[in-house]
Amino acid sequence: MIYTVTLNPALDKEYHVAELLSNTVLRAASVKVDFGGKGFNIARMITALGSQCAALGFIGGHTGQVLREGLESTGIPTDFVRVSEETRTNISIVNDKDSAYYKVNEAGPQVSEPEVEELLHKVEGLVQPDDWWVLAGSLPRGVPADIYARLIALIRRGGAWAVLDSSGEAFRLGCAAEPFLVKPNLEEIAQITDLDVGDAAGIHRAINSVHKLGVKNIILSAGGGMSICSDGLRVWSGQPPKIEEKNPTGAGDAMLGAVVDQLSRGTTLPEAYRWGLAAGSAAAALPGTGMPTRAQVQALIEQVVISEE
Ligand SMILES: Nc1ncnc2c1ncn2[C@@H]1O[C@H](COP(=O)(O)OP(=O)(O)OP(=O)(O)O)[C@@H](O)[C@H]1O
Ligand SMILES: O=P(O)(O)OC[C@@]1(O)O[C@H](CO)[C@@H](O)[C@@H]1O
Repeated sequence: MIYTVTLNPALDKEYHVAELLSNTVLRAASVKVDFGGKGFNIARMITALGSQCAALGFIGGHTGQVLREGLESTGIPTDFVRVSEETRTNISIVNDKDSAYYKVNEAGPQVSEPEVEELLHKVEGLVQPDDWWVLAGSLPRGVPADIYARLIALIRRGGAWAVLDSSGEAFRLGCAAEPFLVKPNLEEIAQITDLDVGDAAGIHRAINSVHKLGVKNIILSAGGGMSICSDGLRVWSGQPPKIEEKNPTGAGDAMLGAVVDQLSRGTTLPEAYRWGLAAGSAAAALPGTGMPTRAQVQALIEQVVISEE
């Protein structure tokens, strides 16, 4: 079984406007709504690939209810901690004139200490040996920065596999709790290592530094650019397929979802990485925070170029 934990979910709204002008009322030509937040996207990707995946996390208010119903209607079982404040809504605006996109993320609700304890208790009660747990996204207000580290400790103690994708201090502390796999992008790895990742040498230094924090496997994504996968002994670089980008929001989640789906089926890391690159690119070619179908991912697999360094 695969579980995802999304502490700060979001109803993602994408507006298309003919031209992004200031000091005027913009009329949206179209609106797309997705059940987002990194872990929810990962759950949607894993489910689309045919594996069983349950979604956990904090949800609140009407927006939380919309997310719950949306996920459940796509066949994803949920087991949430309900919080008293409203779940956030995040906005993408796509300027049709030049296809540039602008993304605004809310901070999210204030979460109380008992709500945090309820989540930890829930996870502790569910962990079974050899299950996969994917923890992803930012923290809402009130959640301590060591939450991922504490969750990873619980998951590892229960004999399950912990996978992490976050940012800032929560990500750095989580890495030190020795997860099996992390998937930073360039900005996130620079943040957690305090290193300049402007060239290949800097990127390799940053990857080594994340291994030294305690992480076993690292997949570094870089949008349409060359990505790196390292298990600490072997390093692969991967060129994603060329696609016509629509909205790359969630591409990293599609990538991580596909990697975890493959690993949970017993696939090797480089083969899982290949699926991840194809899934990320398939997602970047979709509008909004769209997750591709299995067929859309498979259509790109052959175009992924992976080489061992
Ligand atoms: N423009 C693009 N062209 C081809 N592939 C892309 C493009 N953008 C993203 N991808 C694919 O998606 C993967 C993840 O992308 P990216 O590095 O943007 O993730 P991310 O920053 O974690 O995204 P998010 O946080 O929105 O989920 C890349 O490794 C690549 O396979
Ligand atoms: O604010 P966070 O938690 O870092 O990111 C949230 C978010 O931008 O990430 C997903 C794409 O990866 C979106 O569904 C969502 O809006």
